[in-house]
Amino acid sequence: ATGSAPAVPIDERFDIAYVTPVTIGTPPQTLMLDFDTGSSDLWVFSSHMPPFQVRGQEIYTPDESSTARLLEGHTWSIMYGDGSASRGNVYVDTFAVGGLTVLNQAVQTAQQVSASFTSATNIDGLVGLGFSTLNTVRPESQLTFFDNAKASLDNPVFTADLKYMAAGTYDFGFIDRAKYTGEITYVPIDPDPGYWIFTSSGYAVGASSNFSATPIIGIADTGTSLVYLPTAVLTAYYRQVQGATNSRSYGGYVFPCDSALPSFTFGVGEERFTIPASYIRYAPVTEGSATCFGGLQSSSELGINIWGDVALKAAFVVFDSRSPPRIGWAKK
Ligand SMILES: CSC[C@H](NC(=O)[C@H](Cc1ccccc1)NC(=O)N1CCOCC1)C(=O)N[C@@H](CC1CCCCC1)[C@@H](O)C(=O)OC(C)C
Repeated sequence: ATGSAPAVPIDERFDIAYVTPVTIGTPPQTLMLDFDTGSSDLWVFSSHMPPFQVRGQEIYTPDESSTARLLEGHTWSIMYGDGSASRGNVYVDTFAVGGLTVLNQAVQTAQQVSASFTSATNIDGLVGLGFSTLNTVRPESQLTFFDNAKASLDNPVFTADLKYMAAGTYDFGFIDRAKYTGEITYVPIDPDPGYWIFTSSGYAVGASSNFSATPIIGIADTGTSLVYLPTAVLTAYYRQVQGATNSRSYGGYVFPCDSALPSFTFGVGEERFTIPASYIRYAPVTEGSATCFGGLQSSSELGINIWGDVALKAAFVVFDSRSPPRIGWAKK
């Protein structure tokens, strides 16, 4: 089996997150979920939440699904890198995305979500695509939809083709030759922490003329909007940007929106990928401001480097869960 589904930006002004239509239950209930390689819980806004916590999101109502079964005595609770959080109980039900159907998928129903989820009106929940070891359901942790689907997939892979200010695609079980050019460069993944962690071979500010071959260990994370890198890399980049400062009040590097920005190149093995300046001129700090927030930010507060959507948009990425797992990057 294979599947293919769109990854739609939730905001038409800038790429803060991407959502994908899924159906859950019988008859099918459609929700728009954020497919997140940085976590491993499949959770949804649900009829078990206090109504004031729901602000326009679609909800899953297990009582209206003839195939829903409560997973007695199981609960979950998760906190993300940005401090947002959610928790609740667990059902199993039929889950379908992009033509793929998984019977008896653990669907984690929210009973409480933090304010940032309530205000993210276009995100009805998350589909974790990290390793199932990270799943927070207790007393028995549950498998991700990808791990449940893997045995029936033509290949144990999924790919991300995210796009700048446009809908991209997640493919499951196959690698679409039409979505990339040249060859795919694969590098090993360390699956122990449960994330898609790989080592980039280095970086260059601007075109890859002055490439600095320094290894950068980081997570390939579809659920993170920006790129978070070591301070040394950030200062090398923003040194080239007129008027750039690391603003405490705005919580990161900002610069005049009309400043000239170099591109940013990162290495995967011998291959070089360039993030265009337009992706790094991320967004005005507030609507209409002449000060812009950078798409490259410091990872020092996070303790881990993250190749989020700003980097993933610059490539076609293969998440290959054969053993040992590996990640592939190709130009497009
Ligand atoms: C650097 S880690 C921060 C990361 N969050 C983010 O990147 C959020 C995502 C978001 C989108 C829409 C609405 C609300 C939040 N964006 C964010 O903090 N932004 C502030 C800077 O400008 C860009 C938007 C994060 O926590 N990612 C989560 C998934 C994410 C999905 C959307 C809802 C909130 C949770 C996950 O990938 C994760 O925790 O990864 C770990 C490995 C860091």
